[in-house]
Amino acid sequence: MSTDEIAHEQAYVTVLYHHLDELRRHAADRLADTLAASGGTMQARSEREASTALYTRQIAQADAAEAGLCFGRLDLIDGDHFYIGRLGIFDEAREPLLIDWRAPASRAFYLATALAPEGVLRRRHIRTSGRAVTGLNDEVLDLASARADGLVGEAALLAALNAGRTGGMKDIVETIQAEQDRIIRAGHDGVLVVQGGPGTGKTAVALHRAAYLLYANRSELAQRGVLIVGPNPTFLHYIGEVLPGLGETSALLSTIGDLFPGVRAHAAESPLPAAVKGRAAMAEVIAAGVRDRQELPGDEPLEIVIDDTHPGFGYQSETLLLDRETCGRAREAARKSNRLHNLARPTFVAEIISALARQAADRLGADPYGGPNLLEPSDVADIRRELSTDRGVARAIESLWPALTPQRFLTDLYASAERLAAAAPDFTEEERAALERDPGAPFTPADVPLLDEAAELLGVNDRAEQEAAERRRRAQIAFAEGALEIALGSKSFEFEDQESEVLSAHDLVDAGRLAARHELRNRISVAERAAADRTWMFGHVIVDEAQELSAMAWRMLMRRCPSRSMTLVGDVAQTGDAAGTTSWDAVLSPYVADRWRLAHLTVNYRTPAEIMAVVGEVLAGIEPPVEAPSSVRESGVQPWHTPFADPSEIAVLAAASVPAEGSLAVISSAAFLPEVLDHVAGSDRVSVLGVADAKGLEFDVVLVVDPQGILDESPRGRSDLYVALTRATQQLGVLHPGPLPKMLAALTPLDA
Ligand SMILES: Nc1ncnc2c1ncn2[C@@H]1O[C@H](COP(=O)(O)OP(=O)(O)OP(=O)(O)O)[C@@H](O)[C@H]1O
Repeated sequence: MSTDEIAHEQAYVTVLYHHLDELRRHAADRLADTLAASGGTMQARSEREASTALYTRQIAQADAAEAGLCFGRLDLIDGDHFYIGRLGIFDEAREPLLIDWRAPASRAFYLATALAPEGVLRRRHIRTSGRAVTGLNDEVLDLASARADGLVGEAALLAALNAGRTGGMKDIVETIQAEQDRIIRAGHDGVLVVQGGPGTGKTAVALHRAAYLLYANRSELAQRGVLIVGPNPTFLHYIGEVLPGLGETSALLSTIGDLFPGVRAHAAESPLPAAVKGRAAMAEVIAAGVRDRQELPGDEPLEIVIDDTHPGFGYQSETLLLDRETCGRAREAARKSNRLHNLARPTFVAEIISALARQAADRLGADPYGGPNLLEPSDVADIRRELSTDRGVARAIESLWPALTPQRFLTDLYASAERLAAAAPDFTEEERAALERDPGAPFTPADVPLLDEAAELLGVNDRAEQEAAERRRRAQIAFAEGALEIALGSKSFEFEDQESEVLSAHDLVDAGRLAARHELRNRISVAERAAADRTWMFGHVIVDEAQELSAMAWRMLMRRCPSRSMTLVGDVAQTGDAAGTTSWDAVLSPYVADRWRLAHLTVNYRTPAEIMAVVGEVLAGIEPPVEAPSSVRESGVQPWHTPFADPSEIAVLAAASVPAEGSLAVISSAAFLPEVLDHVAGSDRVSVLGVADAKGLEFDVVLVVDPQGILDESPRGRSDLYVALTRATQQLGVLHPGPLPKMLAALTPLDA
């Protein structure tokens, strides 16, 4: 590439950065003005909040666009040309200088091929380092250069794919491929399922789709937010920077285990309980379990000893009785109210207190000579009042119709074989035993959809919590406004440690800093409000590794998304969770019948051809049959295997396998995981993981320990092994304590 060409592009890119600086400065000034204003009507305040959100977002977007601001140029057949980058930039005359990658005009950059050039003569990838242009890759779209595989921007793509992995995922805006682009920009109505093998960019596509949808439908989606569900916290950490890196902060990332406010359910679970808890039939079990908590006394009436602290009872202790019939009437009245359990409880309580008050009045006011009751109505009212504060009465009501949180309900259910038998009469003994658990045990991800289901039936009054969150939000804004006023009036100031997440002590505040703080706070507030509110309904829901979700998890997610505007990405050949699915139709038909669309991703950008060749046998045995994706590149290294006799050998092999640049993962069966953890020291570049935690991740070099163990440990062992073997971008080694499983026979022995 001529240095003239580079110099020419450099001049243009420099102008773009100049405009970016202007944009940022402008937004920071406006933000400072907005924050400096205070008071006014409610409307003025809420307009200020909206402007604050707008300017802070603009600043965040400008910051996010700094690296790789402009990465492409298209020269059209008609002689025009334009530049493509991370955001849209216009000159003073509103002429575009840089076109946002999400804008319709940019599509040709991703779609044009020699066979379908879409009016494009040349596609140029512009490489930059900081603000300097370091290289150009040109593709002339003439038929002589047509590729059979339809890949676009090959040089730039391969450069991106061959780069060492750092432990976090990177965005792919510079090299999105045509089949991916079609999915990213698909309309957001209804459910879109994206099925694709390992490394086909499902996660990348899901995240870019979130950014695209928020760009194209901001007014509709930003307020409701977009929920992105991933398989585990490590994975969320891995993808955590992609959206902020694209200047997007309105998405909430969560695992299923974190979707119930106030519960962080990350405890491990074995396959049988996970499978049982995930079944659709658990909805009936929870419903039956809730009804079962609306109890009646047995044949013997319940004795309630009223203590001697009540004036209405003449400071005498008194024993009242609650029989089955009385309680039955109260229960009927409460059930007839058609309210949820906790909300119907006051009806039950009122009925019981009335019955007890009548009984007490009959006794206390009885005329020894058989005349009418001697008590005045006001005496009876006193008795009612005293009964409703009596501890014995409260205990009796608690045993008959307890106020229940979802957590307590589920804990009680798991703790009692009798309750389980009553709630799940159709389950086998073994299935019910799988649900039994000590009251102190922590919740697992499979419990969360059950907690959510219980919350639906118990009727949790979380209004107080929501109001508190809103008050906190307003207080923070008021505080930040006050902070800026002080900052504008004095050079520096210190804070006590109150509100330390807004401004920490010894902060020197300037508008830019405050903007960043605000951005953080705004981001927290969208995420915080959605995360703290179980009944929040999202504008769009994206599920990664969607094959792992159970029927009960789908029920929960569908409640979070009544519009059914969803993108589900996954691979039914990689299902590891015992409650997960191997059929998209089975998952979706209860909610949308056959009204969902299926898209395929077919090209593997991660795993080299050499590795895909040896895992073919593993994939071939997985039901339902899916086609292996084709690998974009070869690494030139054969995947190998070697037996080991002692776990210390794993450490030696791991040490020898760490790449000069990039990452290594040792992925082990559960049986060997503790020993591997003992022997192999984890670090920034070396990870030791079980298969479930490796889901969705990738590393330059991967060692898989004990493949037979992985196969045997789960009913979906074959899929687990497939996942483990397809995590590497460069090299794969397999270490086996016993014989090598036959399906891995194509591996090369290490010594050979
Ligand atoms: N168009 C692209 N340009 C550059 N890199 C890409 C592109 N598409 C995918 N990749 C890279 O390929 C790798 C695999 O992508 P990703 O993790 O999204 O695949 P996946 O389908 O989710 O895989 P798995 O099913 O194994 O979890 C990532 O490093 C991603 O950045």
